[in-house]
Amino acid sequence: MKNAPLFFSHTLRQIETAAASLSLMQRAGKTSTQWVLKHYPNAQNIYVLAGSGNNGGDALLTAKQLRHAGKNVFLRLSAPVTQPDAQQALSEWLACGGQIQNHTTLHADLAIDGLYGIGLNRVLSATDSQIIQELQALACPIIALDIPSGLMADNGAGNAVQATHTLSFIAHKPGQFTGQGCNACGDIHLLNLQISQSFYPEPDGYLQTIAPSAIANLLRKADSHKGSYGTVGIIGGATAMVGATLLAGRAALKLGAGRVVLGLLDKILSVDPTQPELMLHPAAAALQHPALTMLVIGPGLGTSQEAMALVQQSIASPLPLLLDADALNLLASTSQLAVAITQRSAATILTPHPAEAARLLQTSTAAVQANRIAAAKTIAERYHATVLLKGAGSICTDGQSWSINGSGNAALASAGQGDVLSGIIAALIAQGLAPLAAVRSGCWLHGRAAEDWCRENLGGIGLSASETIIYARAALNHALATCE
Ligand SMILES: NC(=O)C1=CN([C@@H]2O[C@H](COP(=O)(O)OP(=O)(O)OC[C@H]3O[C@@H](n4cnc5c(N)ncnc54)[C@H](OP(=O)(O)O)[C@@H]3O)[C@@H](O)[C@H]2O)[C@@H](O)CC1
Ligand SMILES: [K+]
Repeated sequence: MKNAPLFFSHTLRQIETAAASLSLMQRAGKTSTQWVLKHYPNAQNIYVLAGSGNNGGDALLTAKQLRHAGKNVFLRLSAPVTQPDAQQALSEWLACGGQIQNHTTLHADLAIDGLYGIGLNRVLSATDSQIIQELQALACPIIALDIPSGLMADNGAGNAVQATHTLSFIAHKPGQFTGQGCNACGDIHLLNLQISQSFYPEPDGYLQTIAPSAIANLLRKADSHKGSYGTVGIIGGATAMVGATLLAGRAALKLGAGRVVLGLLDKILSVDPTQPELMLHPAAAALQHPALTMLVIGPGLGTSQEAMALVQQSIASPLPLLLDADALNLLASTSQLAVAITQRSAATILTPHPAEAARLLQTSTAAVQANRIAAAKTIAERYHATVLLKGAGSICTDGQSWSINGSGNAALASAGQGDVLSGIIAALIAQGLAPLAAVRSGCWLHGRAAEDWCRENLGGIGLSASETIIYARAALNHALATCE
């Protein structure tokens, strides 16, 4: 399993310039046509939507080649062509007898979206949105050239075409794998246009899988014992939210932590009957447990004064600390905590969902979602932490390097999944992974668990957080088997 490199649009422009643009557009048209003919051989009536720029040029050359292949091609040009390469493509289309229409075809077997590519730099006009709505109403498969039109290549924001397939030219873009990109792209296929690897600089980031090298030191030595795998403390469990802490604890236990201590604000439970391995204590006592090597605070914590005191003490602790859920909300509410967290000597891990991230940044959820990579990096820098920004296409960053998690699906949109994820990451850190490796690997395992469950259950409805733990454990052991 290899991480896929991701490139921002300014880096892609450098690659394109280095490798002669018109011939690249010719290759984009040719390879797209070949892909369409191979995968949709029976599509006879094809609607092609072309915009004013080079994405439109790709569409015009694809239209030309499909016409040569005997297809009935209906080409709509949304606006006068502006770019020289695209103007050349338009001349070729007209020279081969192609016509231009200014409306959407009513019936098509297949549609090709070449309205905007990586040049999209602002919100779509009402006219473009209407053109996209008409495209979407065709009720036929849609093939997006390079990126679905309306989707921002660098950050996955925008109201985009919902494509069936995306033919991604030269390299993948971050926006295809996070935010709206997860909905818009359909199946993504890389067409590298035969560009030599020597033209590619260092990737800006990666689409993350699990790296055997990152988890290899989780393999157990014969003479190890439970003390070799750390003791995770998890603080939370306010009234009516004890389940969140239990879920995090069970996840930490099943993903390999040597021991797990739960600190509960509510004293309703003294043992977890279905997971008696967990050691339950009052919250303040658990925080003082001498064996702890890793601390989590937040699952089911609430925002009481007592909870606030526990967050303060946790931040002052010399242990690696993961803050989730209400611990993040308390952190966001108090500037003294924000200062204290930057002065910690041990690692800090923050795992916000977009609304929690917005509170940490004193901004709106929409602003976070408009640029998820930048938001995650800013939180990491501001709080001196390793950050996991949750949501479709989770972002993992230490403020310098970033990656987008490459596993998971909407089955994870269910109660308690964040608690489970905290427990998984804590277990990996307790067993010796560095924070960023633990966040990346934990997030991937959590997503992989959902994929495996969906495959077995033929769908994505009804995955409980408790079941996810079992599948994540299997995914970890399976990944470790490839290291041996
Ligand atoms: N270069 C190469 O070597 C190769 C490029 N290739 C292809 O080119 C694509 C990039 O092409 P591109 O740069 O021409 O931009 P594209 O996405 O077609 O947009 C056109 C222009 O629209 C404008 N605009 C932006 N947002 C807007 C909005 N909301 N509403 C209205 N207008 C808006 C903006 O111009 P502006 O108005 O800002 O001056 C923008 O420049 C790339 O995705 C790939 O498909 C391949 O052929 C391989 C070789
Ligand atoms: K497009």
